[in-house]
Amino acid sequence: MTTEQDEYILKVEGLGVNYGSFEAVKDVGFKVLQGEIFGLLGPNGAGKTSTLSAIECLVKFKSGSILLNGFDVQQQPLQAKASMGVQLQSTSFQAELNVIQILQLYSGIYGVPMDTEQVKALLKEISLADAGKKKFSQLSGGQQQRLSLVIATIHNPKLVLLDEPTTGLDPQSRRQLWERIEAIKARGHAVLLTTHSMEEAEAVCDRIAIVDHGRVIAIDTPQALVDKYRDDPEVIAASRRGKITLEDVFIGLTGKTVRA
Ligand SMILES: Nc1ncnc2c1ncn2[C@@H]1O[C@H](COP(=O)(O)OP(=O)(O)OP(=O)(O)O)[C@@H](O)[C@H]1O
Repeated sequence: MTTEQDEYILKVEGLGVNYGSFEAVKDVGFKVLQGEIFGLLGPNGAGKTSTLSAIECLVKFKSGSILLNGFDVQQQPLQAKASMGVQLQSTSFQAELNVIQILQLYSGIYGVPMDTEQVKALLKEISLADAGKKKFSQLSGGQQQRLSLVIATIHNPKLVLLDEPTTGLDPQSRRQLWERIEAIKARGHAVLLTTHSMEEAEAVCDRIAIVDHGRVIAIDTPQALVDKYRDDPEVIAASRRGKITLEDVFIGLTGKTVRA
């Protein structure tokens, strides 16, 4: 018998995050199901990164609850953290280490130590076989993203969190990263990512939540959102070539005003 708990890996309910008196996240709630790629979309400043930071136990939240793999992230942060893989930013990597050393360091930290042969095999798998002796800063953007993605999944986490994983990548690197994200899903992990790319949301996300001003304003599959809002006057007004797209729905729901 499956229970509701078996079906979702992450449940965020009524989340509120403040920075001083400023309410960055007011009421965010969604579930990420086992083996699902879930996207958080929203204009600049909507509260996506703050939501991810709360899940990652990086910021304390003011209200609501977050359950990850059955663990309350505030009450059981160690167990919750062990269940998640986070894509580190480039500044997180030790400047003096080369790629092989970085992989050995993180595999040790995550309790899955690898010898040099295993590291080399892994590098080959992510098309970095010739880059083992390079420093992180000497890798291209696409290579950096591939390496940080593989580090995020090194300990076989239930949920992988990716904050704008493909920003700044060329179309080839972006496609390759999409395939890698899909491969993570195929191995049974769930993925929660943020993106500003509607194309990315449609190409890889099973479901998305649109966040604005710290609240979830719509949640469903990309196609279901287009179908649901295609007759909305604001969405029709946002459409450019007669055909309603996910971006039209996004603009229709969040408005045309550019955020600071
Ligand atoms: N450490 C902080 N201190 C104060 N305010 C912050 C802090 N981090 C974020 N904010 C503010 O909280 C709001 C939400 O920011 P957040 O980074 O979560 O948004 P976002 O949806 O990820 O935006 P973007 O798409 O631009 O990355 C913004 O108004 C931002 O300026």
